[in-house]
Amino acid sequence: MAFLFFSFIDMTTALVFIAVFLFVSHWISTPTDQIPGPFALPFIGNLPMFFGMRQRSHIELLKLKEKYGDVFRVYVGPYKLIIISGYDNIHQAFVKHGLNFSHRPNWLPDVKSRAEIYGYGIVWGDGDEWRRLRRFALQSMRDFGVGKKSLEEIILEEAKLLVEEFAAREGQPINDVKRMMTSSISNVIHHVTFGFRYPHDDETFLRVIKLFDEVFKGPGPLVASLPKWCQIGRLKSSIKRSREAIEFLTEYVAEQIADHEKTYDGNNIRDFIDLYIQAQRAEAKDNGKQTVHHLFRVILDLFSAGTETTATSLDWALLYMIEKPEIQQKCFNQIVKVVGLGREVRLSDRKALPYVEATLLEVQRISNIASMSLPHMTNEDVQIAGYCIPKHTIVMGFLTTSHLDPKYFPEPRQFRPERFIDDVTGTITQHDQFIPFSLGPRACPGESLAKTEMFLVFSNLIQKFRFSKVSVDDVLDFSGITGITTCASPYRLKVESRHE
Ligand code: HEM
Repeated sequence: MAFLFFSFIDMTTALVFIAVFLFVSHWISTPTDQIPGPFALPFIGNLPMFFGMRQRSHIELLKLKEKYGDVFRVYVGPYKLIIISGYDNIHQAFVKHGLNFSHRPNWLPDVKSRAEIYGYGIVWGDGDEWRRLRRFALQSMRDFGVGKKSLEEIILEEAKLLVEEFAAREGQPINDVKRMMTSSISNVIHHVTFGFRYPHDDETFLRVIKLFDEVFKGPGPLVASLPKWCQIGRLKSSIKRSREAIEFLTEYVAEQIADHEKTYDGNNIRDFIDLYIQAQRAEAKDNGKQTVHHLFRVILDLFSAGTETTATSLDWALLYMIEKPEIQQKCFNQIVKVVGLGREVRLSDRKALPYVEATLLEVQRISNIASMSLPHMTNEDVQIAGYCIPKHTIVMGFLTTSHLDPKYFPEPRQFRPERFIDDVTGTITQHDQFIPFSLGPRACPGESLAKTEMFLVFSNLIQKFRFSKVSVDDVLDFSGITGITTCASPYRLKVESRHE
């Protein structure tokens, strides 16, 4: 019968029939939860819209928020995603209903397939295991010092080498600030986790950095989990590149762990891996349980979440400094007044350098490197801003919307460090609505490390150099490029030493 039917109609009619059938079936099957959002096609959802956004989705999604309001939905292929905007709503979801929203959609095929081998780690973990790993990582980061050097010393050593690298390139246009920042920040994580650092021109190191960059510029797990038939063209090749990068990095981490297993000495804890081995052996002794595979994931989490984010923020910071030489000069003047030129800037100087700190806070507020939180998942139905968010829905907090809200940050597109300084006391003012590290139980555990790195690297560079555009005619682009983080578009600068 079906054969007979199709033999009587031409191709166009058949296609129109199929399209109408798919549309109606999708319309019927779409739950009427009233959450507004752009029209979505059956099966592929809003993918054509996302493909059209290219690397500007951090800007285009703001337009959707303007159109549909503080709670809207999009379909990433078959996956429904609810985006929550505005400080009050994000706070209500991630803090007030924090336990309900603190799950991750770790059933996504891309996450699940890798987790079967390496575990879910911190970023994708849930429940007790996630809590345990997160606590362990936080405690270890707090304790550094674990090995021979304090965290401050490790970062200062990197800042010093970065200063030398900039000094060696004085007078030449520099167009790889991001690469330089990534090398330094990656070395801090190397030092903390593996107990050693690399010279910036080491081949393995350069490859590792390039591959992390690949992972960050690549599609996130939601997109990488799309069904095979959606993964076409450039998306297919970028998913493939990202997977190959993760495979190489996993092997790289595995080698470091194997080396540590061989040389482990319980009386001489050198770094994060040693701490972990110690904890694991104690655990195995207590209950005979082995959790070796989690170590891969946790270290990958720290590298991937902890390198690109901080390096990207520092890259944005120098971009703003060459656009705003008067602000750079004010930072320099405060450093000269408080620290002088005779010694490096240290963590203990931070309180006395509020303008420098406010400048970094303003860089974070305006650049929004994490424009969204990572994907969360609800565990129960919950009301947010008058909408029912159903159980097991993927939700993301649109953090940028808090930072660009003129109610909290007047003239939000203006770069103005003073908004973080109290008029009367001259000290840093805390704004609840400043949420670059997100909120609630899933908020970034690396906040303190990231802030320490940004402060020490930035202030020591500003103390030593004047940064400026290579040519006064250089037009700088502040719109950003979307990846997992929002990166600054490539730019060039020159440095002049402040010291004779
Ligand atoms: C400027 C730098 C950084 C920014 C802006 C940043 C921002 C964020 C954001 C927005 C999240 C998602 C939170 C959510 O889903 O609600 C996150 C998660 C995370 N970050 Fe960061 N981060 C930075 C640096 C770091 C560093 C240095 C580390 C560690 C070395 C780190 C480790 C993590 C981890 C492990 C998670 C997952 C937490 C969990 O799922 O429980 N981050 N970060």
